[in-house]
Amino acid sequence: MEDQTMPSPRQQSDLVLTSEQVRYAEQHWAENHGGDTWPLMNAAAQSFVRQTFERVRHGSVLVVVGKGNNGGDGYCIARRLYEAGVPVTVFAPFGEPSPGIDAHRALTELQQTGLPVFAEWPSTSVDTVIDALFGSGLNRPLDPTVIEIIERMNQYPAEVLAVDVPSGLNADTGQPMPVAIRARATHSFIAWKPGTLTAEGPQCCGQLSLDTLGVDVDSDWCWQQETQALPARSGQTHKAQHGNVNVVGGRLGMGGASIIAAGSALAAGAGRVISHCDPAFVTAALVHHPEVMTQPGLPEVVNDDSVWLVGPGLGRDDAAYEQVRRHLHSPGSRGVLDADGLFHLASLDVPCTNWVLTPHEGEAARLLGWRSDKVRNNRPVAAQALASRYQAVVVLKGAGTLVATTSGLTFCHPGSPAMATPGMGDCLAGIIAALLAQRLAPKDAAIVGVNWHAQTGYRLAQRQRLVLASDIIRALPQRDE
Ligand SMILES: NC(=O)C1=CN([C@@H]2O[C@H](COP(=O)(O)OP(=O)(O)OC[C@H]3O[C@@H](n4cnc5c(N)ncnc54)[C@H](OP(=O)(O)O)[C@@H]3O)[C@@H](O)[C@H]2O)[C@@H](O)CC1
Ligand SMILES: [K+]
Repeated sequence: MEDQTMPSPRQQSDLVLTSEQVRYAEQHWAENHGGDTWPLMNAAAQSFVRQTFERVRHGSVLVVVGKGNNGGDGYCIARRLYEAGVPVTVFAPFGEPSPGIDAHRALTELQQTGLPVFAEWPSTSVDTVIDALFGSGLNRPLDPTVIEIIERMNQYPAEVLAVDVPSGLNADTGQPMPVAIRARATHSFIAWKPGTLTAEGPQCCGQLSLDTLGVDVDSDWCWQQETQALPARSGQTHKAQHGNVNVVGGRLGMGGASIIAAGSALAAGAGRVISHCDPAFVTAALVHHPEVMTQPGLPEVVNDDSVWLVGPGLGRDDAAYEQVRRHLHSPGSRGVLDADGLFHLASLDVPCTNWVLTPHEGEAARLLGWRSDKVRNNRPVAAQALASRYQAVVVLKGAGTLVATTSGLTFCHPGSPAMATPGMGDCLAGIIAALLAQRLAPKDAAIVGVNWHAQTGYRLAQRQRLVLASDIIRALPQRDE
């Protein structure tokens, strides 16, 4: 078996597949292995027990099983734990699986051990609950009876370990339908599922692990949490070698946005940061970051090697629109379009080939002409639709930020809920602009920037209740502990 901690020679452990693609991969595997998916279920159960045995071996376990093959995994896991001497209770609230599917065979094998399967909540107290109600086959919203079972499992005074996907979570979108298991840990099979990596997925999964079960998969989607491509600094260097970032914004009462963006661009290593803000904010900008240069007012759009960060606190008036229009029509211009820059982009039907767009869900909805909840419920699809429409690198912000290009999608570090504070987006935009200035390609700047920002916030959130953009700016230049 190929475990996440032991990368396979083909390095497929970072690949992400939708539930439909996983089904296809299973079938393809079966066609090449005697037409049978049963060995995969056995391998999945063996892998789950191996992954969790140290957690469960000293206590008692309740396995809650559904009628599909996720429940089948649950029956196999229960049998293996029982045979290993762990006290196990099995609860099947929806009855038996249909004859003919692997789950039915798993139930039959469990019954041969003599272990009973309960149709009502067992009264025994347990130390661990194993959630095998639904996996990648959840295909509609839950009805009230099922919601009650999931809520009861979440309220149980025992830690919950989820099989493949936390039950109730849409494996493709990361949306609870409308509730989902909050697991301490989730062990997935074959490939990462998009819904476990974005939206509410990371919060529901807890500690996430994967076993590919030796199934070959191929995907344009991947999961990367690395920041290894951060620009290195060598002995003979000069600030001019680290690029210029021009921050265009900080107008009409929104000075803070450009001060934060300029601060994070500096902290992320840009050689020079020039703030084109309203004259009223120059003093404040310099008090916060005396290293920043200021050129008050909206700049002339010049075609040099600079990176432009256009949007934080730019405003929505005609002058701001004209500024965005000129940047996007200027040949060879490059940079990051954020906040009000994205507002004006919606009225400009223009490709943004050398630009990184950084919308949150509301901005993405406006650019696509969708409702916000449609974006929230389809984050991977929305990110790719934007990348195609604007021929750009798109960073769709939110928990489990996505980086889309016209040819693929990357799932990034989920950060922390403690980072949901004002100015976080301005801070991220400044980091990405600084990485562009230091010669990272737009896609790499976006992925490395998102991961650096999220990991820094996550680290700070281990010791503070909230993480502010200013905290991130202070922490960026530090080495990881
Ligand atoms: N076979 C293999 O090779 C391998 C499979 N593997 C495992 O199989 C899992 C996928 O199995 P799966 O496709 O059977 O789907 P699963 O998640 O069990 O759910 C389907 C059941 O739920 C039901 N149902 C759906 N929505 C519902 C709702 N809202 N409310 C109520 N019911 C609802 C649906 O009912 P129906 O639509 O038929 O009415 C059906 O009974 C995968 O996650 C992994 O754990 C691994 O072992 C690796 C090898
Ligand atoms: K599950």
